Amino acid sequence: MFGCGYLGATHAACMAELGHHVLGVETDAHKLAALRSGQVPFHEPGLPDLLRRGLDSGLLRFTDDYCEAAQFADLHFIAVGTPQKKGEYAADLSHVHSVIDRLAPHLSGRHLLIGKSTVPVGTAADLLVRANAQVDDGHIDVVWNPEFLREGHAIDDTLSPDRIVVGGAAQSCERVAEIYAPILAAGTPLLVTDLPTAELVKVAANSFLATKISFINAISEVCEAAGADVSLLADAIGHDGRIGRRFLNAGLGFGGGCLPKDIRAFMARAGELGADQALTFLREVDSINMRRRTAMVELVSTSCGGDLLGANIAVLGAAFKPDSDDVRDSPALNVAGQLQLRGAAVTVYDPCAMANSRRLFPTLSYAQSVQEACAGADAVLVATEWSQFVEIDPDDLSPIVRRRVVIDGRRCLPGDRWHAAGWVYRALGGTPVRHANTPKSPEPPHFLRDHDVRLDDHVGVVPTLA
Ligand SMILES: NC(=O)c1ccc[n+]([C@@H]2O[C@H](COP(=O)([O-])OP(=O)(O)OC[C@H]3O[C@@H](n4cnc5c(N)ncnc54)[C@H](O)[C@@H]3O)[C@@H](O)[C@H]2O)c1
Ligand SMILES: O=c1ccn([C@@H]2O[C@H](COP(=O)(O)OP(=O)(O)O[C@H]3O[C@H](CO)[C@@H](O)[C@H](O)[C@H]3O)[C@@H](O)[C@H]2O)c(=O)[nH]1
Repeated sequence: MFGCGYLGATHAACMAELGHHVLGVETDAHKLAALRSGQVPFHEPGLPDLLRRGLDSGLLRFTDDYCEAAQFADLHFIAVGTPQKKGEYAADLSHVHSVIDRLAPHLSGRHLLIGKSTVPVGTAADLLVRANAQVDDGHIDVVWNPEFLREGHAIDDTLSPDRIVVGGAAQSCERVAEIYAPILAAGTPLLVTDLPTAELVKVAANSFLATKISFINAISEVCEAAGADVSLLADAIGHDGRIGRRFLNAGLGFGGGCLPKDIRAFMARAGELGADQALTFLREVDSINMRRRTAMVELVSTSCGGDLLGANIAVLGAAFKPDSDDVRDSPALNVAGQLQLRGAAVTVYDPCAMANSRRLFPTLSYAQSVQEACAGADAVLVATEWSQFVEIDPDDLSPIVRRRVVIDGRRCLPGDRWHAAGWVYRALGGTPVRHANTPKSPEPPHFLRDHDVRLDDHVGVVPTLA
């Protein structure tokens, strides 16, 4: 397994769980040392137990030695990163190329490279040529076996996936199917395709998911303008089996190490293939998504009377989603950074992502707890829907904040409850309906403008922005 990050370490441990002998190859010395000693160098529920089980059984080991890897196996998974190139939309394939260039010269006999990284269509065919050009004696085949796991659910998604896709020559695909035999025996569908189809399945799936999120966020903008509630709307359209409720949660939009860079790399590759017109809608998907972040900054600013200078803002959440410590392209940290640039004093708290956040945004202030982050706050922004934030009792925060204003960046809080506790509750996309018998809130903080709508201004559906 080449590359032992979020994908590779999970896949390595899961393959050992299936009974295979696995050697993880990782070039980052800190990650390698951690994995060797049974520590997972990132947060993924359930993975530490699986890793230790693999190490204890002797089925799983880790190295940085390519020579050892070449001798150890004839099946080689590629799980290294394919980040966005600096200043471009295209994917940076240098890590994938470095695996081939370091491995192929050590190989002899027949070997199979199994690509799991997300790559632009056409990459596998190029790698086939690149790898075989470096082998003296033997043949290397390449198949693509895209991965669909979600961080936070990585083990279940690997051991009980919705489907397994393998693209390439029939005989090589059969060898991959053998690896997954116990999973396939449990009823998981197997789809065997050609190489370009397998590569495209992955980016098409992520593009669809990103489109679904941006669709609901675009509708959310209209809901705000019309005084409607996007969460109720999503429930209502989601009942249609053709639409489905999943991935229709409006809010701060998508981030992370996959959806944003994958839709951009897809657009770049389509352009290279002369099919750029086909994906112009993804530009809009991207820009709707980025607009959520600026709209959130505006909502916080409005909630602080239109001027962030000198305001204390607590940002709860830094990871791009709950149950992960991943802060790559995190909407929460992006908004925190923008608020700080606008003159606010921003204090961030996240249950898991503090170390990664400090590395990426060293100039923000960080707290050790929700209470510490919220002390003296003029507004509390919930930017990642960790369950511990969803369950906050507003009465616990009321005595310590400067102003009782909560902004629900993920439409995940019980707005009625916050309102009943005397807080001004606001969210992008219309404020969720409250019951007619909800008690009236006290006077709003003096800096709220007259036209800002409060929960007790209406019974029923209420917009958040005038
Ligand atoms: N993270 C996910 O949930 C997920 C899910 C599906 C697909 N993917 C795709 O999988 C790939 C990996 O993503 P990730 O999130 O695990 O990235 P990551 O950055 O967490 O992990 C990549 C690892 O590869 C290591 N590496 C780089 N060059 C190497 C080399 N030459 N030899 C050995 N190790 C090397 C890095 O040190 C790093 O630990 C990407 O293409 C991504 O799009 C990720
Ligand atoms: O209704 C929703 C659902 C998600 N999100 C956001 O979208 C982002 C991505 O979420 P999710 O897809 O759950 O996380 P990832 O772990 O990045 O997984 C995606 O990216 C992986 C890497 O390619 C794929 O393997 C997965 O199938 C695909 O879901 C996060 O910021 C979420 O907060 C929303 O805003 N609204």
